[in-house]
Amino acid sequence: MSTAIVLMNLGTPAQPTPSAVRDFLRDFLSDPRVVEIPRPLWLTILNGLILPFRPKRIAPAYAEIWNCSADDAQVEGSPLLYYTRHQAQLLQKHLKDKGRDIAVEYAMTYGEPRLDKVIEGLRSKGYESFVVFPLYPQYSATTTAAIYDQVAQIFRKSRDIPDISLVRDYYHNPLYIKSLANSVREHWQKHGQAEKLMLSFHGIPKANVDKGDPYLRHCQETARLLAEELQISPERWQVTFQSRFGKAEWLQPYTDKTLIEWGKGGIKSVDVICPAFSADCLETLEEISVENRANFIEAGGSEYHYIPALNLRADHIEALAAVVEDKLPGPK
Ligand SMILES: C=CC1=C(C)c2cc3[nH]c(cc4nc(cc5[nH]c(cc1n2)c(C)c5CCC(=O)O)C(CCC(=O)O)=C4C)c(C)c3C=C
Ligand SMILES: [Fe+2]
Ligand SMILES: [Fe+2]
Repeated sequence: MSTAIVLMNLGTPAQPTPSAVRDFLRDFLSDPRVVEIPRPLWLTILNGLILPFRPKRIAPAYAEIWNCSADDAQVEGSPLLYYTRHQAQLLQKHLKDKGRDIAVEYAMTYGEPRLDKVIEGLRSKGYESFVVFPLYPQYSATTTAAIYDQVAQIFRKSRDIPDISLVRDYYHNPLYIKSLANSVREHWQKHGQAEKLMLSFHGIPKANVDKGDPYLRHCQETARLLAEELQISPERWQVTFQSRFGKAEWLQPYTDKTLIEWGKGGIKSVDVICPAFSADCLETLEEISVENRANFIEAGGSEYHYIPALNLRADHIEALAAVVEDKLPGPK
């Protein structure tokens, strides 16, 4: 039975325009896994307060990062889409070099390419065994479980469902941690070590964690493993949470507030890494690299470095191969 891997990431607008951003946000923010406010109330807020305004505000930020990278990649279009497509190509090549002839495709939870179409295309080519691989090292119901829901939905009406496995998380995989550590060390070799290393993770509402989402624990454990690998003491690094959305409390400490406090408190130099993002995207290239740099400098800081996501690093691709290996048929 031939096996195919489908790498998954969040998704991105088709174009950096208000109407394409609106289509993307409608799809994304209508998913009950993403926003847990009771449906009728949330759909009123989404359609009345968010979709008429947010796309116009966010589209220029997308335009700014379109074709951009924080590493040497010649990005075309959305960085998230570009990196995910190339991660799939590189993983397929890596597996082939190891003697495993396995198709690797990619899909997005929201927007294009959609998972159902990708699986349909693979089935029409004769693939009957699938590994769906969400590129989120830390599990959250808001991201990984949303992908599990889509897989279940796709086969809801099938009598003869194919062989499917899913990767749940990989924050503890030693090669993933090593790849993060290598990227930090390479950065330090080029630029020197800043006073502080900030590990900024995408946030989620605090209430989700209180109700049992293990995301916070996964982030804390990622940070502990990375600090251990880098052999840095606790006062040198700090976990923070970015990308807050809406009025409710999200996981704290917040990235933006912490940088302002640090700048005002006399910290002059900061390195920022975002371990929850397997690819650079709006949230790293704009929010971290542009907006938060300005926050820190305005508050009195002088050196701010964003360490790029793992993107297409060879040790990242090797880590992804090690994670998926357990799910593949044949001798391990
Ligand atoms: C509304 C609530 C949101 C939750 C919960 C959330 C969780 C979450 N998201 C990512 C990864 C990404 N998010 C990205 C963009 C993005 N995220 C939200 C909202 C929530 N995310 C919004 C509204 C947006 C769009 C931009 C905006 O309007 O501010 C992206 C980047 C997409 C891109 O095109 O570049 C990623 C990646 C994780 C990992 C996560 C929970 C752990
Ligand atoms: Fe997000
Ligand atoms: Fe953001």
